[in-house]
Amino acid sequence: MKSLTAAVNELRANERQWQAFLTEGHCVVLAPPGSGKTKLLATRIAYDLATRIASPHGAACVTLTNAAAAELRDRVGLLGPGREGNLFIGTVHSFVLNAIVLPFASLAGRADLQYVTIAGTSEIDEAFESAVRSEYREDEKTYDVKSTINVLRNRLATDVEWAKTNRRIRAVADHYVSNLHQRGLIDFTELVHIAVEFVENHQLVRTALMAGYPHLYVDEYQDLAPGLHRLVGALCFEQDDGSELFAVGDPDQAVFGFTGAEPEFLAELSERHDVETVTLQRNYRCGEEIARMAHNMKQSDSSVIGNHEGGTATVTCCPQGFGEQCEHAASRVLDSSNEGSVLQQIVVICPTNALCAKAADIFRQCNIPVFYRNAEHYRFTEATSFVEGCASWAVRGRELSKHRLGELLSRWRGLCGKRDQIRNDTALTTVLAEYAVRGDERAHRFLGDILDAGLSTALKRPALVNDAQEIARMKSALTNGALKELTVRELGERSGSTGRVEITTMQSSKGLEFDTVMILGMDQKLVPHFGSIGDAKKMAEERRKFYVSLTRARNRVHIYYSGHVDWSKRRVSAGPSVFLKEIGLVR
Ligand SMILES: Nc1ncnc2c1ncn2[C@@H]1O[C@H](COP(=O)(O)OP(=O)(O)OP(=O)(O)O)[C@@H](O)[C@H]1O
Repeated sequence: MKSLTAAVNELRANERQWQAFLTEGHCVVLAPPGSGKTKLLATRIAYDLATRIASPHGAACVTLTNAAAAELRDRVGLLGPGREGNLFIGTVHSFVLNAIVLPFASLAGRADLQYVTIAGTSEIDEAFESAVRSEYREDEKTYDVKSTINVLRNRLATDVEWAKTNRRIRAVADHYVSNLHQRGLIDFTELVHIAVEFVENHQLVRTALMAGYPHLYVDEYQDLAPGLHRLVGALCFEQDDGSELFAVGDPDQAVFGFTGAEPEFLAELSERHDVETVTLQRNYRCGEEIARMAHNMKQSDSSVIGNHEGGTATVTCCPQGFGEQCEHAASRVLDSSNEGSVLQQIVVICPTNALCAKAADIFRQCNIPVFYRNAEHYRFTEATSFVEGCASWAVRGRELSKHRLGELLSRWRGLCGKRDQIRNDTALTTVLAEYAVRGDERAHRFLGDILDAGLSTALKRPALVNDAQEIARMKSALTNGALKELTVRELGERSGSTGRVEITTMQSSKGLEFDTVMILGMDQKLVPHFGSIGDAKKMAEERRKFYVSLTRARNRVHIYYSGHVDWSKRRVSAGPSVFLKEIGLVR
């Protein structure tokens, strides 16, 4: 409890954070970058669990990504006594599946859903492709059909909204869903629809759910799918049962519009008379100069106070193209490393995954260790990050890996469930002990041994369907794909970014914090993308992505552009990004 007391005292020193911490009833915290919303959220959850939520009641916290859930779990774990049993922290998909659909399927008259099979990426692609072909000829352009359908389905569009789009698009959407059903499958978007239906139409489901989790916390509200907004409405505002919502977010950092998310939902929530809204102001992260520059990109009018002086931003033109930008950035990294800077305090942010991969190659050629998590190989989920963490602990030990055996075993039990706990624990620790001297072996063997130790059985649980898909992708990348040469030691190194420069996209830079931020590819028609220019809504989203990237920096920002973009052998010269003019870095 000592660390919780210290964390609470830190909030006390900031008037707005303290005000938010003390709220009773529904609360929305509008929090600009670096203003401590994650810290506030973690402290509030740990404090509520320790003092306000009596067992068997619990708390549920919905996050944007698996990585954010893992980070929050760690932070709450460090602050509070173990209350894993009645604390849920996970993504919207995990929440609807594990907290709503699976437990309440029978109560809502859909017992069939207790044994639901979730479609994998390849099954989704096949079902979609066949649906498109049922409506469109091969020679017709269909590039926006999928994105339109995704946004409308995620928004739980009404018939009137569907009617505003092309009739054939609706027909493809219907075909797609029935293609999946014919194979006994369902996708996550439909699960969200079902969860909303359960909660909105079944009083008993609402009551039982809120009895289990009377305290609902939501992180990054502005980016969460619209289905969650409907769930929050039904759970927290349609019944007077003492439930409490504590939501944090920032409309200026909304960058997931392609999923149908809209920053307006957060504004709508904060304007309710039964919600107390607190706006944080102090940016603890960015030097004042960077905070001032970023302020020009903000769309909301709330003011931000920098917490420390200084902060520098430079812009460099590399007329030879993106490769030259990478080489320049790499030589800057080598210089600052020679002067004593720590590599993990530097991030390189690129507009696309393809450019990240290119930057990673060039940095490696310059002998700079990089940490780039290419989602094309496998995504970050609880299970994939657990396997990486185990590899790290086995080969590098507690000190270097920053993982504790107790933490890994607790995550292992979370994955495997309570059955056969002693057998599973023994099997895992045996594998970990064996690999202490086998760090140079190929990583696919290690994954195979962890699967045999019990992970394979655990992944058959419907609740872990997402993890099962990503572990399958991990296995294929390690066995005969792009990562087949990876050793156990290298697999472990992926579990943390120590000693390496991180390379990431603008979207994935969310929530991160570094001394130095290098933003590459700031060329007009790339950022903003040519498809967004002229569309106010898309432009606003692109501006926010740049705003998020800029505000990851504590002390230094280095921005690069070439003045042109190369599109499949065609060079388009459109000068530097218009956003560089908006922040006053180029004229
Ligand atoms: N009251 C406080 N006193 C001292 N430091 C604080 C306080 N609140 C936050 N910080 C520090 O400010 C930094 C940013 O905090 P945090 O990561 O919680 O911000 P955030 O609002 O989640 O940022 P973003 O939205 O940009 O990801 C962290 O280093 C954190 O420790």
